[in-house]
Amino acid sequence: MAPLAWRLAQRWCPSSLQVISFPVLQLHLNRTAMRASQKDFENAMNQVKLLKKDPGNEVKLKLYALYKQATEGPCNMPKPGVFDLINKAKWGAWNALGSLPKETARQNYVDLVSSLSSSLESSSQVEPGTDRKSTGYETLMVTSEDGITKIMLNRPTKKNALNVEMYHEIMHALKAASKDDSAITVLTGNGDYYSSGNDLTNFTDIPPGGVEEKAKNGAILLREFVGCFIDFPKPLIAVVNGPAVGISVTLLGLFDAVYASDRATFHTPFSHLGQSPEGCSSYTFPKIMSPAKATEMLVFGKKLTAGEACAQGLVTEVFPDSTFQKEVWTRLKAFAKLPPNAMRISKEIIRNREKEKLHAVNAEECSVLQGRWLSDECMNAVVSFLSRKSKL
Ligand SMILES: CCCC/C=C/CC(=O)SCCNC(=O)CCNC(=O)[C@H](O)C(C)(C)COP(=O)(O)OP(=O)(O)OC[C@H]1O[C@@H](n2cnc3c(N)ncnc32)[C@H](O)[C@@H]1OP(=O)(O)O
Repeated sequence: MAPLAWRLAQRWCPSSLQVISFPVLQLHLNRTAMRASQKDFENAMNQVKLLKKDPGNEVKLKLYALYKQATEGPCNMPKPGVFDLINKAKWGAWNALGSLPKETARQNYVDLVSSLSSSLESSSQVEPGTDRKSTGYETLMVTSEDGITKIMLNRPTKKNALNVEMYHEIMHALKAASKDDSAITVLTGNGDYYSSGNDLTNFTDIPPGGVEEKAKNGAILLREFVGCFIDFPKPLIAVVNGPAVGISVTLLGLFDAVYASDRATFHTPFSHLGQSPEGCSSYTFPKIMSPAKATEMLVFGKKLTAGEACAQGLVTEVFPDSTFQKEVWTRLKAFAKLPPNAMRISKEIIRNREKEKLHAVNAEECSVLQGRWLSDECMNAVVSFLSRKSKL
């Protein structure tokens, strides 16, 4: 039994070990496990020196900590004094890795460097004023053309489920789009789904601090992620090409327009998953569609068709799937020709007085979810999905 699978089993379904298909869960976990060789590690160390942009102090601390853990094991330095700020930060980062095995630290170091190389290269490829295609992302396709930056979720074989890397890449792409010369930004999905929501395997990679630390990190990530949507300064449009689940639905309340194919459905099965609403939907949905209709979706998990979502104000307009892409993109190209500063300022005046409230709602939702992720209701639902026992 792999230690992670064992920990999951013990914590997630303490009283019903016999009903979980461990071989299936373990197979799933093993499939995602990778090992970096010493050579990969050395290559990554060389790559760090070649980075064209400073990745920032937080990332440098992570790199330092992973390097030390990979080469020396758990932190063996005495804690520096209060005024030794730099060494204290380094010590803190290393010490936080606890007893993380050397091989895992080596793998994490290699992964982090590889994600840095791609994301920093992609932003440095951006030439203002020229159309471009960013190939630096692992989980997205980002293009900028005709005044439109298109961020396409690109894990079609996983129904565009949002894994941790995708959360980070979307934040990166949104930050880049907020500064580029496009007039509007579009989020859409590749393949038959818009997105199946949070990737439930995000719950399997348990850090040394256990599930509590995992839940805390998840809440921090979610808060930052949703914050990027709240603060996005240009018109942000969702082109919902197919079914949308979970967080990909709740976020729609923060978009400026939502165009949907008539194949799309909108499903927020939070109670089924032992979870609670996020993406500011506990505030935006009752305002958009009335508290009772929001309750049907967010509490009872009622799945809406595109037509129903449009009637309730969550979707701006629905198009037949056969003409969806053509009609929507023609319309978006016309919008993108409007004066960008006027659009920005008009968005600001529509949205700004709500911003503070939205950030407060976001913080509260993340804190409630952090607790839900530790509940048996949630853990059982995730184990059940991973062991192929249930789907929505
Ligand atoms: C840190 C921030 C956290 C924010 C929290 C957000 C809350 C949410 O978003 S809650 C919503 C979570 N999503 C789900 O519960 C959906 C789970 N998926 C399904 O029920 C089904 O996959 C589906 C109904 C979406 C599609 O069913 P279908 O039969 O058409 O396709 P599958 O064979 O099931 O899927 C293909 C492939 O994709 C994998 N997959 C799909 N969705 C997810 C997901 N959300 N997480 C992880 N993996 C997903 C699925 O396992 C299949 O993978 P394999 O081909 O490897 O078996």
